[in-house]
Amino acid sequence: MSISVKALTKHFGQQKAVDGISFEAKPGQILGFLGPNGAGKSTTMKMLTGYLSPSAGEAEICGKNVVSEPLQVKSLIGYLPENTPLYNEMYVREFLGFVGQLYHIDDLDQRVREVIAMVGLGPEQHKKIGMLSKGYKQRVGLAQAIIHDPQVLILDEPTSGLDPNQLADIRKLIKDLGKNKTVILSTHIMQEVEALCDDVIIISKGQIVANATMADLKSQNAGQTLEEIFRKLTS
Ligand SMILES: Nc1ncnc2c1ncn2[C@@H]1O[C@H](COP(=O)(O)OP(=O)(O)OP(=O)(O)O)[C@@H](O)[C@H]1O
Repeated sequence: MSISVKALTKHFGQQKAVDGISFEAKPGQILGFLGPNGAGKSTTMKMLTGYLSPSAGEAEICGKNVVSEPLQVKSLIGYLPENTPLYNEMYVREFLGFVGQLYHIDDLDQRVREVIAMVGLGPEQHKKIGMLSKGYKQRVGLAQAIIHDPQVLILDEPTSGLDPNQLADIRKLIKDLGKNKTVILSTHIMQEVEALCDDVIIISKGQIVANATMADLKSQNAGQTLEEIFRKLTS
């Protein structure tokens, strides 16, 4: 298993934002992580990437514990946080070179050229990040997440706010990346889950209310759309 989560919990004061969740994810699969606003998706992702420490429970990435082996975990994970925080004053190539240095990548110039081509940043590669449109900023975010060729990709709402053309391009890229990596992605777009995901977890109030393959979820709720299933399980 490339992701293994057991009874993972996060409290913020009195609030249990994530309440004892357990799940696994395998390579070559895209796992859709769904839930209403405030359900605990981003908090879970932040614990998997080591940005937040769990209050209880544990998580392993490719057998490495996120708390006791944080550096190994960071080398195995690519993370695109919600709202794609980036250094707006840096140029695209400069930023990707900077990120690549943090990962000690050999032949960095070549790798920067590769990821620029992979995410379709070619025409914008000489601009400052702050000058880019939202869709191209998102591509920079994805490029920084994959530059070290991680085995696991954690993408927090990777397509929010994109126009239909950008959306299709980014989805295709995620689908391609998912062939060889383990991808967890959160989204509120049900159509995107149907288009991209092999497996689905639905989380509500910090707890898992569904964990199944896309096909099983559909057959267990025959005749219902994913949106109807989501609303039934989370309202
Ligand atoms: N640093 C924090 N301090 C206090 N409460 C927090 C903190 N981060 C998140 N929370 C709370 O934890 C709960 C879960 O938040 P989280 O961001 O994980 O939800 P989400 O499922 O990602 O939501 P969305 O779909 O809106 O992005 C929310 O009630 C949120 O207010």
